[in-house]
Amino acid sequence: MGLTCQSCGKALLNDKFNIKLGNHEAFVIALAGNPNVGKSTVFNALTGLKQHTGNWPGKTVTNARGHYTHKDKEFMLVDLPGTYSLLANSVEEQVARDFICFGKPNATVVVVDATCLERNLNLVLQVMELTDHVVLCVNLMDEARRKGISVDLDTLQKSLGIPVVGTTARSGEGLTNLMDEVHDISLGLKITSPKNINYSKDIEEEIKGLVPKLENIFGNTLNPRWVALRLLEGDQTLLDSIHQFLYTEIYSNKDTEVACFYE
Ligand SMILES: Nc1nc2c(ncn2[C@@H]2O[C@H](COP(=O)(O)OP(=O)(O)OP(=O)(O)O)[C@@H](O)[C@H]2O)c(=O)[nH]1
Ligand SMILES: [Mg+2]
Repeated sequence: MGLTCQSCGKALLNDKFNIKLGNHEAFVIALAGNPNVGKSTVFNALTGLKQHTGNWPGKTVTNARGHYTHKDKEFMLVDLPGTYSLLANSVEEQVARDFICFGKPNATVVVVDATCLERNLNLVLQVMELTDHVVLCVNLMDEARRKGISVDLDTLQKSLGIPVVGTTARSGEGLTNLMDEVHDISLGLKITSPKNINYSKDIEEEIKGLVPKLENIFGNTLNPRWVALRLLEGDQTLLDSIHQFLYTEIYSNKDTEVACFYE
């Protein structure tokens, strides 16, 4: 038995993230990335002046939302705080993690800096572990060209197993391609297959043991492999967020199983 839609999807966006979908048909798109890679520039270029800002509920971190229309479909873009990881070491990381994990956006765009890909890809791999619905936006392509750096977008796409788009958000270059990819992922017209990171044999064994138990508790609501990894790390913040976002349903349906993870 999984969770009901009372506690997930659009009702949860409204209740827990204070995000109201004006048009109930709008697709929700999260914009993630390291600090200073051009997320807000992408956000502003796509949404123009049609944006709302506030704080994430209970947090001092800014929450910006805006709409755009592409191919007759409406998209709500949510600009997440800049983070280097999703390991919830800071309020910003926790907000970004919780939104991707529990807000269930239709797609997550990870914006990276084309001039320092290596540092940025850490976050990309973490988002890919959490969700299949990812598009990689390699921004600052003009800066990369200026520095003589060439980025092989095709190879990157094949290696990661997700759509990759090169952009110069400041001038608008590549943004139509980005909207095309987001459209296709959100409507299920393109299925991605993000490459899994394989961990050492003992960790993989532990994951194998935990996944069926987690599937039994969470159904399709949370990615069981990702939750298993967090449990193995002893990430208390995820348990707190599960408690905060999914508490009622899980406790009414599955109290014994979840309780054991809290002990
Ligand atoms: N040359 C160039 N500069 C860009 C591009 N995109 C953004 N910038 C500049 O990069 C700087 C940072 O852009 P932001 O959009 O604020 O970056 P951000 O990721 O939202 O930053 P945080 O919210 O602080 O994490 C700004 O000065 C932008 O004008 C681009 O494609 N090319
Ligand atoms: Mg910003």
